[in-house]
Amino acid sequence: MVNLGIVGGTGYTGVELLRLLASHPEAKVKVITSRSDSGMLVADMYPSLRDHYPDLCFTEPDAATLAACDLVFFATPHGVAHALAADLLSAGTRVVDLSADFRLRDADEWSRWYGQPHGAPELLPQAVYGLPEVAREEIREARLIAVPGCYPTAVQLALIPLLEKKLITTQGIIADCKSGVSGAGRSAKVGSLYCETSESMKAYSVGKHRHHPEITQGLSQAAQEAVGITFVPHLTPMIRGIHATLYVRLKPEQQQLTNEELQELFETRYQNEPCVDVMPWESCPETRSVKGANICRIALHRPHDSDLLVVLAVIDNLVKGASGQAVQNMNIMFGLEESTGLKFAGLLP
Ligand SMILES: NC(=O)C1=CN([C@@H]2O[C@H](COP(=O)(O)OP(=O)(O)OC[C@H]3O[C@@H](n4cnc5c(N)ncnc54)[C@H](OP(=O)(O)O)[C@@H]3O)[C@@H](O)[C@H]2O)C=CC1
Ligand SMILES: CC(=O)N[C@@H](CCC(=O)OP(=O)(O)O)C(=O)O
Repeated sequence: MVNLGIVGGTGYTGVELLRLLASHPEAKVKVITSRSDSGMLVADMYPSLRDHYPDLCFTEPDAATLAACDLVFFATPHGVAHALAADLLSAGTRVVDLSADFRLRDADEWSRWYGQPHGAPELLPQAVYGLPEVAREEIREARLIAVPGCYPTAVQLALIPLLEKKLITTQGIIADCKSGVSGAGRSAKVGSLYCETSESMKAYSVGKHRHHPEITQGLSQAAQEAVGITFVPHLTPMIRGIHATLYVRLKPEQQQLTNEELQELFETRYQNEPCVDVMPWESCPETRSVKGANICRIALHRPHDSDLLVVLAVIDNLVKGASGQAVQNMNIMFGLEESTGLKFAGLLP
């Protein structure tokens, strides 16, 4: 049994961890923290989890209590894991951080995008970027995991097969992405109010979103050269889900590739991946089909049989984009079957 701590248990990704771990046969949540709701029973805040966590109570975050766990998830805003991870790691506790604290390899770049000094640059050499489809072997040995962001997960899974084989032009890629409102977290913000979001859609942080360097870092690693991408996120009137539409150009010398060959490339790349579903050619995956499930569905299109490829990818931002991917990492770290406790069927057909 793996004994777990969750820092930030009252947020959207924190409760999603609780939901997924409730049916995990090898995991037990021992500690769950909240500063504002310390003392409250989980069962009182989340009635649907009453049967699974009858006695578990939110407590103040405390390094000594958390260090008694085998692994601690950080489901907190950026900066929190910076402050606590070193103490936990030196006590032998593994850390899986859902925030962006350890995602960028360069501390100075992190500081530029996040507007504050990096709080634990000395830990960066041991941090593993936890995208299992790319780094499974490193994850097995890791003590500190940076769980990829929601948009970066969808964009990278959609483009990696093409970049690894050097089939597309690495400059001028367009990532047109939409997110549900839960991506903004559970804390009160005018921009997340029902009246502001329920019948409206808007782009935001055009060309300057903090996921830009993370996406570029991952794609450039896959391509083994610098990738140039324009990433435009949008807020859409749904609770969960990321829909990514990627526009890429085949290199001139690759334009003879047939649609069947492109489809086969994706199917082969992901044939042993339990959390990626390559759909039939010209499918249009819906976010509802991944709701609650730790899966990324991908489909390919080639309008007018030209050099333009359109890759579509959908995930649930709270599952494959955060908590599900975190549990997937935990399973790999503890030598468990990778999909243990993860519901692939999802909540909707
Ligand atoms: N929502 C999403 O779709 C995704 C989120 N993420 C990332 O996961 C992390 C959590 O996101 P989300 O669940 O949406 O956030 P929420 O705002 O919903 O929840 C944040 C949680 O952290 C706790 N918290 C806040 N400040 C501190 C602090 N200084 N010390 C300890 N605990 C603190 C809060 O409880 P309290 O204040 O009571 O302590 C709360 O439980 C973020 O870094 C986010 O960027 C990643 C991918 C997707
Ligand atoms: C809709 C919305 O606001 N989404 C969030 C991204 C999700 C998130 O929490 O970011 P991390 O993956 O970096 O942790 C945003 O754009 O800031």
